[in-house]
Amino acid sequence: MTALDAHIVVERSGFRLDATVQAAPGEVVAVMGPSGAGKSTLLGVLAGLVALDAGHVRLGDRELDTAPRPRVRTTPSRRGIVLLGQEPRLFPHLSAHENIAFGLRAHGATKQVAAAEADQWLWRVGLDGMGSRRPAQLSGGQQQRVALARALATSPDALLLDEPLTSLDAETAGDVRALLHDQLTATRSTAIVATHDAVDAVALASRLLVLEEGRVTQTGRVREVLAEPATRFTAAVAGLNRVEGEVRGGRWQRDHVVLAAGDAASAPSDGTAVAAVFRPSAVGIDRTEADTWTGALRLAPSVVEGEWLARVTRLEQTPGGVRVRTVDPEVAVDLTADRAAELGLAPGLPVRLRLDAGDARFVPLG
Ligand SMILES: Nc1ncnc2c1ncn2[C@@H]1O[C@H](COP(=O)(O)OP(=O)(O)OP(=O)(O)O)[C@@H](O)[C@H]1O
Repeated sequence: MTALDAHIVVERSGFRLDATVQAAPGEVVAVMGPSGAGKSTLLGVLAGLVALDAGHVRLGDRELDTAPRPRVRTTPSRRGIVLLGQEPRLFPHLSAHENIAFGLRAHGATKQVAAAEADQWLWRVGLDGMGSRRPAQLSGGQQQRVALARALATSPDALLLDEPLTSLDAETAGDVRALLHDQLTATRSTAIVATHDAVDAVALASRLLVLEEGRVTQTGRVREVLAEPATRFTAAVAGLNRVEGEVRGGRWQRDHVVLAAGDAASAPSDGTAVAAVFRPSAVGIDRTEADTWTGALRLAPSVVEGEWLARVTRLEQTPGGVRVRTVDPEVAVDLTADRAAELGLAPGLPVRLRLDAGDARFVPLG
């Protein structure tokens, strides 16, 4: 497998993508970002479907694209890169077996070799005995397995996956994710996976690149990025709260919220911008007297360490109970359903939140 190295600049009216993406041989890199961040554009450039305005795409020792000068552009079929999207895009008139064999034949395999390898791949993706079915006779998950087999069978130098599990139900997505993991590992594929789901990043990738508004806002090992999110988007992906504040008097502070932060107190000097990062389940919540609520936000009568007033904006069901969302600072609080019922929480109600500084990590803002 080959290393990928790209600096991608694409200019559109109202949007500019300027991102560097690299993957070592056999490495799987996840790309996450909000809708419209440029993930599909980035994969499109790598696949040769979207033209570079500036930068380069290198795969191993081959320069696939450069721009603006010299302008080099390698057509999709000659890049050694395969793109697998949300939809399997199989040939509807060919059987599963023929779909896989077609790709092999296109890469120069003889009819016999292609047929034998397609059999092998059907077995590898758990579709033994289903080779004669056409796509319409297969479930969405089975079609995606065929598409994966077709993509990997030709041993591409790099594989691009654009939200490959999005159109599948949760259970099927879990099965296909496990298969993807096994096959990416077995084939030592260099792969870039664009996904909305942190589970994909954790399960499939060793590195995570976060793309926001066309720019890379964070990159690093998946667990490290999720543990120390640099932006609100990444914190939300990691299921964490992230509240930006600053160090004052050796303590982390944001308006009326004060935390005696071990790290913040020892390291940065006053005025340093630091984000407090904490789990929704670490936050305590209580109803508060309405008369301490002025309609303004968080008008705490006095500064109480680790406590603040907030207002409920939304309640969401979670597998473990209820997630309460508050405003300014925006915080998510997880609690059990019976505790939520006992508190009688509803949107608009003022609440008192509590956080032990020991439950927060303090991440200096870059
Ligand atoms: N063919 C196109 N022509 C012009 N603008 C486009 C085109 N395709 C996408 N865009 C714009 O480029 C930006 C990036 O889009 P892109 O599809 O790459 O984002 P994304 O991160 O993949 O989003 P999503 O997660 O919703 O798929 C958006 O502002 C989008 O509106």
